[in-house]
Amino acid sequence: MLRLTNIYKLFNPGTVDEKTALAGINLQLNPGDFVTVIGSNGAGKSTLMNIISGAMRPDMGDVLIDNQNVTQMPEFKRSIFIGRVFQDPMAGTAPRMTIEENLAMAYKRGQGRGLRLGVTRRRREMFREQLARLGIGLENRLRAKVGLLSGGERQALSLLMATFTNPRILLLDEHTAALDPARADLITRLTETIVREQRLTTLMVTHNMEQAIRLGNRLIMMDKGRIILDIDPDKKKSLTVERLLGEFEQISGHKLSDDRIVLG
Ligand SMILES: Nc1ncnc2c1ncn2[C@@H]1O[C@H](COP(=O)(O)OP(=O)(O)OP(=O)(O)O)[C@@H](O)[C@H]1O
Repeated sequence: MLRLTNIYKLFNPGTVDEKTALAGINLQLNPGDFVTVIGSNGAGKSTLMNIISGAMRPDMGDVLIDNQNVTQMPEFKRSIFIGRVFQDPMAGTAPRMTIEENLAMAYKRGQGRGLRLGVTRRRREMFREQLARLGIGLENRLRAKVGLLSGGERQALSLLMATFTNPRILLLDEHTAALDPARADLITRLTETIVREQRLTTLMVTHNMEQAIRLGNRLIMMDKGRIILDIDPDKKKSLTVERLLGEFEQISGHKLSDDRIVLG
């Protein structure tokens, strides 16, 4: 499904600010894998997501999706089969456009070229059905401007837009971190449901240790540009936050230094 081989990324090479963000990442996701990612500040988590989405190119190594080498493919082309939700609720949607226009845009992306942006009656009904799945009443507000929605509502819409064309890979980049606990909870539940129902292959960066353990079937830990531990489904089931932090310390030789850490 997704395969990363020997990925390296260096920022500002040859200057005093030189920084190795990724130092030889190898990772394989199998169809339906839901992998949570934790790590210290600056471990390379966002850079990894950027390289998978095509927002950045690696200096070395390859990104393969369904055995196709997409390393040099630009982001807009990859967006046909990669869905992504960012931390910032403002990032995934166009505020001046209505809910249905935003959905039409996301729908068009999934269908490739040639489709008009217009919203036909049939498509409107489909959008209404999809919005109803979120369970927060957005199906009755199709013509509301997205800029008027709350952060939680926008993030729910972003999640729907990223997933309703069934992407091959779903990237969740701390997508609940900017929300208050109740809204973060809602988005987490929606994520679980959508990923399960559509069997989406998912990679989720989180600072919430309890969430990292509870969600998904695999957990990877990153430190200094490397994956230092990949916890399989069997081991993950019996994991606790204490054990997780203990393992991190033992392997990396230092405590998990994450200024946004939430223990659960
Ligand atoms: N555009 C950039 N230019 C220069 N350095 C960068 C850039 N992006 C990231 N870095 C550096 O690369 C390293 C990895 O950064 P990255 O944002 O991927 O880490 P992260 O694990 O997502 O961190 P955090 O948990 O703090 O968000 C860090 O040292 C960071 O300062």
